[in-house]
Amino acid sequence: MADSTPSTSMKKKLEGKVGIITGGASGIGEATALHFATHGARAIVIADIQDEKGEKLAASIGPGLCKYVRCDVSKEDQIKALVQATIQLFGQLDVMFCNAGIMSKSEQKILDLDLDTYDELFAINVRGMAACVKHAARAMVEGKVKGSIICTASAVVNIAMEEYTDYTMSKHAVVGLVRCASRQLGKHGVRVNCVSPGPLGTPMLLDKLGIRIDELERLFERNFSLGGMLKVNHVADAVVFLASDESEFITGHNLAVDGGYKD
Ligand SMILES: NC(=O)c1ccc[n+]([C@@H]2O[C@H](COP(=O)([O-])OP(=O)(O)OC[C@H]3O[C@@H](n4cnc5c(N)ncnc54)[C@H](O)[C@@H]3O)[C@@H](O)[C@H]2O)c1
Repeated sequence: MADSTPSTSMKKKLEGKVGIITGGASGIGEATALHFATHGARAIVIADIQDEKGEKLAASIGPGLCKYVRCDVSKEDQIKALVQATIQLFGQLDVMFCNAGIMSKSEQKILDLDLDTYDELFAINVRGMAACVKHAARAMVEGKVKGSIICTASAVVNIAMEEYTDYTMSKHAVVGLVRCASRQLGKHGVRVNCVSPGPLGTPMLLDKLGIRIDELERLFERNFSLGGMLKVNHVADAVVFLASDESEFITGHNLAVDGGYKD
């Protein structure tokens, strides 16, 4: 008979775990940092380029629990240093949430695709993501940690967009990265998954569209099968699940967090 003893429900989901969150100063990353603290993480490292916001968030979570480290994910040496600093400070790395990303700077339709802008976006959304997975995975393999790596893709991996070609391509690349890395790292007990959120009211999208959050909610309310609006906490809940031992046999998965988003 199957063992139905609840294994993790009696303790906090991330008890004892050390996690890094890139793009952790704002939006999805900020909500996830707060969730990691609620769920008992031993240490949380917020990595971002927004120093003031990152420092303030780390202080609000608690200096003994959370630390802000400046890290531009388009620079591999900074990612390597971030992972090394985390291990020096906290002994190991259990969870890497590779979340930092940017939107297309202009419409980026194929007939007018600006390839310099494309390169800038790919340096963060694709190259940066790959470097984060690489250095987190190295630390986990070397430290013999059965870690969890989670990347942020997007609902755009399941739909074609009228614009933002480079952004859409970059998020497809994230899914490819997750699938390859999960296959290669499975033998080390390291899991790699991604979350694909639908549109939500973070600075990234609000600034891009130049609208307020209530306007964004009205714009998208018919797109969610469940009605209502996607919130950062919905995404953070999914990340906590993938970071925790509750998902111990899940890898290579792209978890849509989009309320059944439809065009
Ligand atoms: N907002 C949405 O509708 C939406 C939907 C699907 C996926 N996403 C993805 O979610 C992730 C988080 O975005 P968000 O919506 O929370 O936006 P956000 O702008 O609130 O947060 C993004 C964070 O990434 C940081 N960042 C940007 N460039 C960086 C770099 N080079 N190095 C380190 N940090 C950097 C920013 O400073 C910011 O704090 C992104 O990967 C984004 O593509 C967002």
